[in-house]
Amino acid sequence: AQLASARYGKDNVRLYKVQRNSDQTQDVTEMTVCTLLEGDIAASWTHADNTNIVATDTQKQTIYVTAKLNPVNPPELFAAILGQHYIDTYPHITAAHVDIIVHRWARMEVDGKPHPHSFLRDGAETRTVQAVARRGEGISIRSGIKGLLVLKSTGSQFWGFHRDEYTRLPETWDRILSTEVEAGWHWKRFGSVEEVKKDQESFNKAWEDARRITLETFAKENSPSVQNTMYLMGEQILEAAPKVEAVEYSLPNKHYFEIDLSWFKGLKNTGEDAEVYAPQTDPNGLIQCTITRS
Ligand SMILES: O=c1[nH]c(=O)c2nn[nH]c2[nH]1
Repeated sequence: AQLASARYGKDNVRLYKVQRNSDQTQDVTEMTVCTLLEGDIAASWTHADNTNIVATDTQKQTIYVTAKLNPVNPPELFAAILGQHYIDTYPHITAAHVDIIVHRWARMEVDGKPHPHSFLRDGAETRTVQAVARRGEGISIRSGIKGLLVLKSTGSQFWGFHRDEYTRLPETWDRILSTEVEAGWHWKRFGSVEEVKKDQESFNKAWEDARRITLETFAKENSPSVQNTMYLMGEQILEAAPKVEAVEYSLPNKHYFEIDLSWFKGLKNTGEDAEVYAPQTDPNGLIQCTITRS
C-alpha cells in the first residue's frame, strides 16, 4: 500500500477577539477556525516517524497567536496571513488550508441607537472563508454565506417540467419557497498576503453585495424555479465583484406540503384555499450550480 494523499490539523478552534475603539465603542468577532497542512509528512503515516509533524496543538496555538498579532477582519485577510505563516515557517509544508466560519454578533439598538458594546445572535447564518496557501503558488480564496434561511409565502412557481409515467407533482403558479442559502465566490488567485491586503476592501463589499443580491432577488423575482433564481443571483454577483471569477450556489428546496382537509366536513384547504401546510424536514430538493464569466 501507499499513502495517496494526507493533510492534518486542528478543527473547531473557536476564537473571539474584541476591538476597543477610541470612541469607547467596542467591536467583536467570533469565529471557528480549521487549519490543515500538507507537505513532506507521509513518514508519520507510513513509518511512525513524527519528525516533520507540526502538532495539531501547535496549530491551535498558532491560530491564537496569529489572531492576537494580526487583524481578524476581513476574515479573508486573516485566513491568508494564517495560511502563509505555515508556508513561510515550515520548509517541508507545501500547502496550508484555512477554513473560517464567522458567527453573527449584530450590534444591539438600545433607546433608538447602536449600543457601544452589546450584541445579539440574529441568526445561525455565518460568513465563511476557505483559503489555501500553496508554496510557490500564492493564495486561493473562496468566500461565502452559509445557513441564511429564507421563505416567501408566494411569488414562486414551478411548471412546464418534464412529465411521464413517474411524474405525480402537479404544476403550480403559486407556491411557498424556502431555502437555506449556501453561496460561495472564488477570487482570482492572489500572489501574496501583500496582494490580499491591498485588495482587502473588496472582501466586505463582496459579502455585503452577495448577501443583498441574494435576499433582494429571492424576494423580488416571481421565481419560475430555484434554478433560474439562483442563476440571476450569480450573474449579479459577478457584475458587482470584478475580482470574483466564479459564483456557486447550493440551495435546498425546503418543501411545505398542502394538507387536504376535505375529510373534515368538506373543509377546503388545497390549491388557492390552502392556508395550513405541513413543513417538511425531508426529503428536500437540492439545486446546485457554478456560474462563471462568459
Ligand atoms: O424549483 C424547483 N426546481 C426543481 O427542479 C423541482 N423539482 N421539484 N420541484 C422543484 N422546484
